[in-house]
Amino acid sequence: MAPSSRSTSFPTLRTPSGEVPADAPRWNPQRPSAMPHHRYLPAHQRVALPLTDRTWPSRRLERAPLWVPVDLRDGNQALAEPMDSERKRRMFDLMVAMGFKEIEVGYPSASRTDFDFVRHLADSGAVPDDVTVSVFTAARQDLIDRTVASVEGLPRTLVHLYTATAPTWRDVVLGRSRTEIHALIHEAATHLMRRAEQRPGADIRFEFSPEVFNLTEPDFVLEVCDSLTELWEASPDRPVVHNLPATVETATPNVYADQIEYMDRHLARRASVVLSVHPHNDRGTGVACAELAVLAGAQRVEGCLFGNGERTGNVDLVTLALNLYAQGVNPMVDFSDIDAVREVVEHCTRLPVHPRHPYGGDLVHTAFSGTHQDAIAKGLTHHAERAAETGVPADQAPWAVPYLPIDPGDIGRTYEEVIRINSQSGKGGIAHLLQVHHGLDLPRAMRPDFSGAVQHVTDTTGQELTHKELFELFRTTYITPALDGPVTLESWNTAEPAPGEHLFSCTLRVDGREHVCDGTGNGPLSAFTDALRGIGVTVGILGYAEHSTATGPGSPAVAYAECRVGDVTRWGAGRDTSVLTASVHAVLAAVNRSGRVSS
Ligand SMILES: CC(=O)SCCNC(=O)CCNC(=O)[C@H](O)C(C)(C)COP(=O)(O)OP(=O)(O)OC[C@H]1O[C@@H](n2cnc3c(N)ncnc32)[C@H](O)[C@@H]1OP(=O)(O)O
Ligand SMILES: CC(C)C(=O)C(=O)O
Repeated sequence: MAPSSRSTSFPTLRTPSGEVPADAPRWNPQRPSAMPHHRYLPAHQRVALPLTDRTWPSRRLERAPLWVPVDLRDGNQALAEPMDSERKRRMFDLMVAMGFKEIEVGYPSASRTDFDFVRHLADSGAVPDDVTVSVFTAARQDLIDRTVASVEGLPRTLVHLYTATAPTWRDVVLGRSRTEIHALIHEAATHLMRRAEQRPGADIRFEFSPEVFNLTEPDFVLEVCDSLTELWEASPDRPVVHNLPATVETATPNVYADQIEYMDRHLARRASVVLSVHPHNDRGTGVACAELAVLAGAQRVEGCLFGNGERTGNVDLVTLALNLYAQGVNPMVDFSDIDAVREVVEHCTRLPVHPRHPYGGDLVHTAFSGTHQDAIAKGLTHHAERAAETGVPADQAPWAVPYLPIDPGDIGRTYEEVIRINSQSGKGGIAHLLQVHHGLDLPRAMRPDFSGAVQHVTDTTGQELTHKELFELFRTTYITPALDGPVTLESWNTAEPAPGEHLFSCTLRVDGREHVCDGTGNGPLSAFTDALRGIGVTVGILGYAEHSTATGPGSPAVAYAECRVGDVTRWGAGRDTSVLTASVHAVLAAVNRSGRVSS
């Protein structure tokens, strides 16, 4: 870290070797903070909050607002490498395919690429009949002219005009008073209207954003917005969009909701206004701001897919839409293949989506931890059973699986990624993976034993085990000892000379020496354990289970045996198309794992 010139720099708490010196200052909550928090004003001192009788907290989200992706404008202006036309077109086609009905496609006066892209949309017929494109411009006549020129020939457009209205921006950036800013906006809006009038037949509507609405005096916002509603002759059939951005998020989401409810109640000719919001995410609460704003009366939300955008981003439309979906509300956009959406967004923005990103991140449907895996495995089984009982297809049945807010299958994810194994995992998840991927239904009593073997590996390597590696570990731990342990079966056969009377004859090889042994019992396995006495091994079978791994003839069976061999207890397993062979191998594997065989 560069040395600080401030006297309030952090005390050195550790020596270079990492020890804490005896005289080092300790953190003390009574001590004034080394960080000058007094420089920042709380929200209520930055802007008046006129609403006290708010009603939004008791409302519910029951339908989706109009989502308007602004990835091609606000998202694009925040990229180190703004999108070229190929990337813009891919993003646009994605949005159309997902079902967005209004799409902000650029800032045509900002660059040739943006202008040409709008022209490309106009000339190529890429805009479906039910989609409106929106273009963005500052309140400057030359920029407005270029913007209107760009949309020539497009069937429906929304021209989005903006000017900063908040005090700091008025004073510091634009150097104009409230009255002067209002005049500037009015002049630009009039110019825009005149230009649009010169395009008879073109369906051009208007949107206005008082930039940094959330820090602007509410009465000034109303004054400006109401005058534009009137100027643009908005009506219920041709409403104006008033978009109220939290350009820089500065307060808790309830404050934004109060501001939006106030506007919802006080905007003039409300039926002729579409109330829109445009939250950013500086405090990490953009999604909450948008959701509360919709409760408070917003009808339209501008944002970006996966939350790209200036600084910490625009509000994330993926999270917003899927949050609604998870509440049983139709999000009105299609996320049934979220990975395909993510792939296009990552290609176009050249930014990776974080693995923990809500809904779309690589890891968000994955549990590594044992108790979560156990609950998910039980939940998935319960879900499948309940669906089968009620006759409803599993992908339509009500969802109540612990730790999974939505069915990953609904957004094109598979169950394969739901449970992954590392040192934090437990027996439930391990058993689930062996069952789902390899058809092994481990007896409950065996699960802790295998979990111990898995834990040993994951603790030693510190790494994750794939389901294939898990199966391989199971195989080498429990199955192969029957084939390569100290005792091997060279040949064997069984007979049942009378009902309930079984004979087992075999040649066993122990340390290179062959032993011919016979045994009797009330079943083939007890006859086999009797035969094992011939090499001096005492075996008691404590637990046994078997099942086939698939349906149909020729599918392998798996047998599991828990055996007491001398003074130790061990599990073994066998896998063969013959159940009898599988069970004999399971017992032999347990014997070989016991370490109690001597020739
Ligand atoms: C919150 C938002 O996202 S707003 C959108 C921001 N997006 C972008 O800026 C991306 C595209 N922008 C651009 O390509 C350029 O900035 C242009 C073409 C629009 C303008 O470029 P330039 O003429 O070089 O001006 P510059 O980029 O320095 O912008 C600053 C000027 O714009 C003025 N300005 C800022 N906002 C507005 C506005 N809404 N209406 C009118 N003028 C404005 C400033 O006062 C300043 O004017 P000054 O030079 O007289 O002091
Ligand atoms: C809507 C516009 C002005 C915007 O991008 C913002 O305020 O963040």
